[in-house]
Amino acid sequence: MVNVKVNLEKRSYNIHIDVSTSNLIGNFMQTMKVNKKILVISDTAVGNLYGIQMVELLIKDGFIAELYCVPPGEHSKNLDVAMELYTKAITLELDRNCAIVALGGGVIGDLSGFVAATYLRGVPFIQIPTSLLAQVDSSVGGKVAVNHPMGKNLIGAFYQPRMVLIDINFLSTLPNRELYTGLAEVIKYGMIADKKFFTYLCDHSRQILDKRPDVLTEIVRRSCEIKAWVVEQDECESSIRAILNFGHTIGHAIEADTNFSVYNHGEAVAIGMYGAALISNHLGMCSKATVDVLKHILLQFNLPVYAPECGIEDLFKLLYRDKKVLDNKITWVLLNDIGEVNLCNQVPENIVKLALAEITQSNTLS
Ligand SMILES: NC(=O)c1ccc[n+]([C@@H]2O[C@H](COP(=O)([O-])OP(=O)(O)OC[C@H]3O[C@@H](n4cnc5c(N)ncnc54)[C@H](O)[C@@H]3O)[C@@H](O)[C@H]2O)c1
Ligand SMILES: O=C(O)C(=O)C[C@@H](O)[C@H](O)[C@H](O)COP(=O)(O)O
Ligand SMILES: [Zn+2]
Repeated sequence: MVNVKVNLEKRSYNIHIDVSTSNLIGNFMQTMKVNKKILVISDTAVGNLYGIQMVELLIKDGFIAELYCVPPGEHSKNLDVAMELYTKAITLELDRNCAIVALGGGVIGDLSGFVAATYLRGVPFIQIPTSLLAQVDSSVGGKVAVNHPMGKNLIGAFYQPRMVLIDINFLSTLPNRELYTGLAEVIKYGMIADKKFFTYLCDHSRQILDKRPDVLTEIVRRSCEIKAWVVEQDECESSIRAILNFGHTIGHAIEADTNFSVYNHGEAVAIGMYGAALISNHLGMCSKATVDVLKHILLQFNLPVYAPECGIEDLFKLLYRDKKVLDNKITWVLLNDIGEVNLCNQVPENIVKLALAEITQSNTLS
């Protein structure tokens, strides 16, 4: 078993990574010192695959566990569904020492974490991520949120889980499109912090796409390590944590502009990373060769780099809903080289629009 620790003083926790870790759920929960009653939240797809078995394992180990499933997909990440979950928690009479377990992808992790952070002003929260994206990113670091129709993750909190339990076996049933979406965030780590890791991804692309468990374990481990290293320095994103948002300023605008229905999160981030790289190149921060290397790996992992459905002006307006906007200025995460980024809030409007024209493949610039 591989363990990565997230050191955050009283809020520190372990990420346990291996094949078959989820079989040990009962043992792990016993170390959490929580009450016997547990609410396991999942979506119907993951719930059918793994939820019932997870609840049975917990019951076998003496817990009183109940599974509650919501429809799969980004459209479940909202306040109405959160309200359903509060009602379930109240009906089950969960008290402050009862745990909420998120079993699913990033939607389930963000939604359940938001409910755990706010129900009774906070109850113990455990992440059991089942998608690659959730294993490498959303289950770690404590950003929990729901969407508002006007923008992504606009209602949320920083609320750390007590433990993250990663079972690589879950990835065997993950649809290919969801594998690729997770790879977008994995590529992000190489781009922002670790050129050697980026090279590892290029060199092992075949094994990654073939879902070789040892290679998947390695990319999950290194991604969690990089995320933990960033979050430990800046838990609530007042400085360096913003680098984890590379590609997200444009990515979130694309998701909102297409009503969360055309691109999933990783795909939108892939286009956003390419857009941010183009901006960096236009500002003279990185070479065209660096932009091309990024584009090449995104395409190799079957990710998009263009969003022809979006318009330049619509995207431009949506950029200002980014949480990194201060005093009406966007803080951009830009590229110096593979493995090295900088934060910049002085990007001229025409440079941003030039990049938006390129990613929307539009010739009409106003
Ligand atoms: N909190 C954070 O730091 C953070 C980081 C990155 C992304 N996110 C959020 O995460 C969400 C995206 O997460 P996601 O890509 O996991 O989406 P998701 O939760 O919608 O899961 C994608 C799809 O895969 C299915 N699935 C998940 N695991 C499976 C498995 N093992 N086998 C078969 N099917 C499986 C789900 O049912 C769903 O249909 C977005 O809302 C994004 O904003 C949050
Ligand atoms: O953990 C972080 O910090 C991130 O930015 C990780 C992102 O991959 C993730 O999509 C996050 O939810 C984006 O957060 P937001 O603050 O831009 O909504
Ligand atoms: Zn993301």
